[in-house]
Amino acid sequence: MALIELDGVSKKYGDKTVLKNVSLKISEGDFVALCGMSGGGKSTLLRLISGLEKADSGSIKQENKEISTINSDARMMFQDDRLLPWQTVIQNLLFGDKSEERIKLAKRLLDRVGLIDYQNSFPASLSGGQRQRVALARALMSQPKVLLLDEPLGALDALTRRNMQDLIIKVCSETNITTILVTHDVQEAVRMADKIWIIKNQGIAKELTNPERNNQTAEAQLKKDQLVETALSCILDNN
Ligand SMILES: Nc1ncnc2c1ncn2[C@@H]1O[C@H](COP(=O)(O)OP(=O)(O)OP(=O)(O)O)[C@@H](O)[C@H]1O
Repeated sequence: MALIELDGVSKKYGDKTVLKNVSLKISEGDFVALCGMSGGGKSTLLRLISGLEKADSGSIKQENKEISTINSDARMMFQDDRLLPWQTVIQNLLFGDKSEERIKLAKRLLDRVGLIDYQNSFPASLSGGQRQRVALARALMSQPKVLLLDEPLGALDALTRRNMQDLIIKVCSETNITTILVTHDVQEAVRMADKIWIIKNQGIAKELTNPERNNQTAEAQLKKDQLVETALSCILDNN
């Protein structure tokens, strides 16, 4: 059974149709990347799954239940970390609930993202990459089934971005969390995701699979390079 299922979903803003009759299925544990031209509707699709936006028609289900309000089993991470500057790192994770169990979970997650030594620091004293690590840990605090990543690495320098990609890959595979990543960067998509879907012409124009994602051999790398080319030519093709 699919964890997330969209059936005939359409979404307009004013007169502009952003998504038209989109149907898709995402299985538990999948890591899907959504790529495509700017304005193609990638973030809209994420917001529909998060319940932040409503579709005009069609159905959006998680575990066979219609997502009719905020999807409490999904968490989003954005390009900006959205941390509360007046709260420490651990307070940003706890969000007021200081029960022993929550503190334990928060510390475990901070350890997982390599920031346990910064638990009492304020966001302003952290680097951009460190703040995104906190944002990742915070997103995992509710132990969601689905992680929705809306260009979370877009503002990071190349090296920090690569480290964050590795961290997200590791955390997602350890927790088997179902992940949907919106990215402009096709290489990032191929590095991180098992499936790369190209959003174009108000829908999913192509579904590519990335069976070699975890394979580091030269032969696998060649296949991944070819996948990048296929994805790019699909995005850039005017048809
Ligand atoms: N709340 C809104 N009100 C009006 N128009 C919107 C709204 N949100 C998105 N749009 C429009 O819908 C289209 C799709 O936007 P969306 O952000 O989903 O695209 P995207 O593929 O994620 O783009 P980008 O890669 O630039 O982030 C754009 O033309 C955008 O201007």
